[in-house]
This record gives sequence, C-alpha cells and structure tokens, in this order.
Amino acid sequence: MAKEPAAGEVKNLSDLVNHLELERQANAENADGQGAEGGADGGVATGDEQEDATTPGEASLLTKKFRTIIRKGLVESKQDLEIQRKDPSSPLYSVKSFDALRLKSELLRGVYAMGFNAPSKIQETAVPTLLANPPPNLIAQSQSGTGKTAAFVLAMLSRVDTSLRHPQVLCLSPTYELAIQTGEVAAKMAQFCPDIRLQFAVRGEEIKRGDKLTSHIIIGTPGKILDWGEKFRAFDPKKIRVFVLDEADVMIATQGHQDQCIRIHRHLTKDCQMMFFSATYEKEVMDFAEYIVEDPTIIRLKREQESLDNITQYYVHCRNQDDKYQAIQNIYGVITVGQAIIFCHTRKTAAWLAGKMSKDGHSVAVLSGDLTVEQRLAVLDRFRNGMEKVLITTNVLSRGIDVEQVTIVVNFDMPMDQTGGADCETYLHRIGRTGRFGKNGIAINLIDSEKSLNICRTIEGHFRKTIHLLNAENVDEIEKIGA
Ligand SMILES: Nc1ncnc2c1ncn2[C@@H]1O[C@H](COP(=O)(O)OP(=O)(O)OP(=O)(O)O)[C@@H](O)[C@H]1O
Repeated sequence: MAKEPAAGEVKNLSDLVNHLELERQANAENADGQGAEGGADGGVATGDEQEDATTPGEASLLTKKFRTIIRKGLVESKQDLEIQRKDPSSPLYSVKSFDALRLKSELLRGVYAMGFNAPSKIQETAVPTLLANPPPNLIAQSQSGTGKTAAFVLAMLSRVDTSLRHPQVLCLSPTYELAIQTGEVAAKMAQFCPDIRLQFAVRGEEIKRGDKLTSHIIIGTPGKILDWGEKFRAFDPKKIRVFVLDEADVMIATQGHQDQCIRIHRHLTKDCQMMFFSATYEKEVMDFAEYIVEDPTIIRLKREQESLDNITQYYVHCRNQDDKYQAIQNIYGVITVGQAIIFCHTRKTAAWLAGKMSKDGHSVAVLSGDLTVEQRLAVLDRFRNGMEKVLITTNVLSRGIDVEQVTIVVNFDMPMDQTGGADCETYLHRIGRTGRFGKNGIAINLIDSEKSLNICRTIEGHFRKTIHLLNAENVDEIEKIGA
C-alpha cells in the first residue's frame, strides 16, 4: 500500500474543521492575495489557458439559474435539495439527451459507442453545471448505480487542454480497483479523443525521481498521488485545473484518506475546480465537504430510501450458519440466478461458504482483503466476464464496483458498525451492487439471531422500505421472487 502521511493530532471532523479554520485565519493574516496555503510559489494557472470544451451558452445559463435555486435552498433551510427532473419549473427540465449537454463531438461519439442513449439525472444535472464557466465547485450525491462515474469523467475529459503536456486533472478513488474501473470508463469515453492521455497512480505504477508526468489526467489512490506530487514532484499541483473525489464520503470520513486528500487539496490553487461525488453523505461529512470546497454548488438527487426502489428486499429466518447455507441452496434450486454477490462479515466465513458452494457445484470466486490488489482485480475481471457466477466477499467490495449483471445480493451476515449496531450506509452500498442503472435487483438478508434481526429492523426503519419475510423452505414463495 502507498505510504500514509503522519496523521497529525486531529481526531474527528469537527476538530479538523476547527484546526483548518485556525490555519486559514493564520494564513489570511500572512498571505496577502496569495491564494491557498501550502505552496511556496504562486504559479497559478491563468484563465488564458481555458480550453474551448465548455459551453457558455445554454449550460452556463442553466447553471446560473440552478445555482440560485440551490443557494436559496441552502440559505433558507440548509436542507437537502431535491431536484425533480419531472418538474417543469426546474431549469434542468429541458435537458434530455447527451446532445443537449453540448459535449465535444468526440466525447459524444464515445458516449454513444458505450451504448449510452440518454443521460441519467445526475449526468444531465451535473455535467452542464461542471462545464460552466467560471468552473463551479460541485458536491454531488446520487444513488448507487446511477452513472456518477460517467458524469465526472465527462467533465474531466472536457476540461483537458491537450495542447499542454502536463497533468491537469487529479481523480482520487479510495481503492485500487475503483481507480482502475474509473480509468477504464475514462479510456472508453475518450476513445475518439486520441490526444487525451491518462495515467494511473496506483500501487504497481512506479516513477523515478526527476520524472515529470506528461499525461493530462491522473487517476489513482490518494497516497500514491500525494507521493508523486509531494515527494517526487512529478507534477505541479498549481497546474491542476480539476480535482475529483470519487466516493467522497469515505475519502472524508476515513482518517488516512482524509489526511492525504487534505494535503493534496492544500497544494492546489484556489481556482482549481472541485468535484466531489458520492452515493451517500452523512451530515457531518457533508458539513466538512462544504467547508473545504469553496462556494460549492450542491446537487442531491433523491433521498437514500428511494434508491432502493428497484431493489426488492427480503429476509430469511435461519437457525444457524448451516441453515443460512441451506437457504442459499434452496434459492438456487428454484430460481435462475444470473450473478450474485454474497457478503460475509469475516474472511473465515467467506472461505467456509466458498468451500461449501464450490463443493456443491457452484462456480465461486472469493474476494477478500488478504488478496493482493492485482489478485483482487483479476478476480473481479473474471466475475465481470461471467467466468464465475457467485462472488463471495467481505466489505472490501461494498462500494462503487460495477458489475451490470448482478441480480442478487445476499447478506450472509448483516452489515454492522463498530459497536455492533446496524451499518445502514454499508447496507445501501452493498445492495447497490445490484439494481444498477434502473435494472431490477433482489437483496436477501439471512437472519440467524436476535441481533441480526434487530439490525435488519433498524435498516428497514432507516430507509422506510419494507424488507419482506421470505420462507426459504417454500418453493412457491421462492419462485415469486424470481418473477
Ligand atoms: N447514460 C447511461 N446510459 C446507460 N448506462 C449507463 C449510463 N450511465 C452509466 N451507465 C451504466 O450504469 C452503470 C452504473 O454506473 P456507475 O458505476 O457510474 O454508477 P455510480 O453512480 O458511480 O454508482 P456507485 O455509487 O455504486 O459507485 C454502469 O454499468 C454504467 O456503464
């Protein structure tokens, strides 16, 4: 793994906000008109270099209006802003096709070549916002599987000026796999833009001291990007025009990532465009994001519970672990399962389950934290290509990973937080591995104790979505879920 910087003495987000506020005040006293702290020399990219990819016309008008609405929402209530695509009074109402997003023609070709016909809500709202000038900062939230990756990738690619031969975009992902997945999406979208150059900054990618990167976009994990920027000085952070945080909530809430992201952020100039994307934001995390992102536009599409609309959730009463296994067997015996992901609490359970399922003739892969990142990627690739039908994993996989054909997610063990209570956010991310992009999905929770039943009930209450009881010994009942 990439090295983590010294974490410092900051313990939590509120401490950190206070800490940064003090720093900011100190800097304001010292630095007169120098921009953000942290860098010795100015070197701020000027607006002269602005590429021509953006669309001042419709997009910026739209955005202005849109931003005003958001501001109002924030000032008046500080509550979530819901954007209703169906609401004719919404300034976003008229944007219906990718053509209307006024992307460069090469990018448009890339989008269509990927089989995308129409943008999703997050795409049609975020892309025009991100392409406006001057580039606004954005904090965006939209449910799992709704196409956030394409939204920020399109914006990243649009912002690149290929006449310049240095990194202009940093895209940070929490894990190796996600960085690779994002890079793959970017490469596909940019397939008709041969001049745009992408580079991964992940484990396994090595550079030498003195190397200067010439790629336009760097996609990687925070530790590696920080290393390349701070230690190797392989790129000039002052020339970065776009900074993307994917899975922004985990980046902010996880201590190691948070420290690294903040350190990278500090080296950037004030006019670097910030793009934060996530499916979920706890309030504290959102407060923090709003704090570090100057003057952000905030898009929140739908509330969490609605993201479960196309996923039918069940729970099955089981007596013990063997009984849970039997429930899975029964389900497989009755309905045709495309591909499934099964989440276990520990590696040990994952290995046990994999052994049993393999013995019973299932093609099973296991993805857990003890594999090297390369091995994990290989497992995922095989699963994506349909070589295995069942992927058994722990929480390592709950976020972001996109396998279109997953029809069932099974919680062999319910997601728990550190105190043993329900981890609703992880639940949402886990079951969001199915039901991607409007497809239907099924989530099955195997319950073998009072404690796991309580977790299930808490999750049901939290999302206000019924989790139906399923009798896994009743063939008729099982048949119905497959319908
Ligand atoms: N406009 C579109 N038309 C059709 N399919 C799309 C479109 N946009 C994205 N997709 C597909 O939808 C799936 C989900 O997209 P993506 O992984 O970007 O979702 P996400 O919002 O980032 O999810 P998560 O929060 O889980 O990371 C992908 O398979 C992607 O190829």
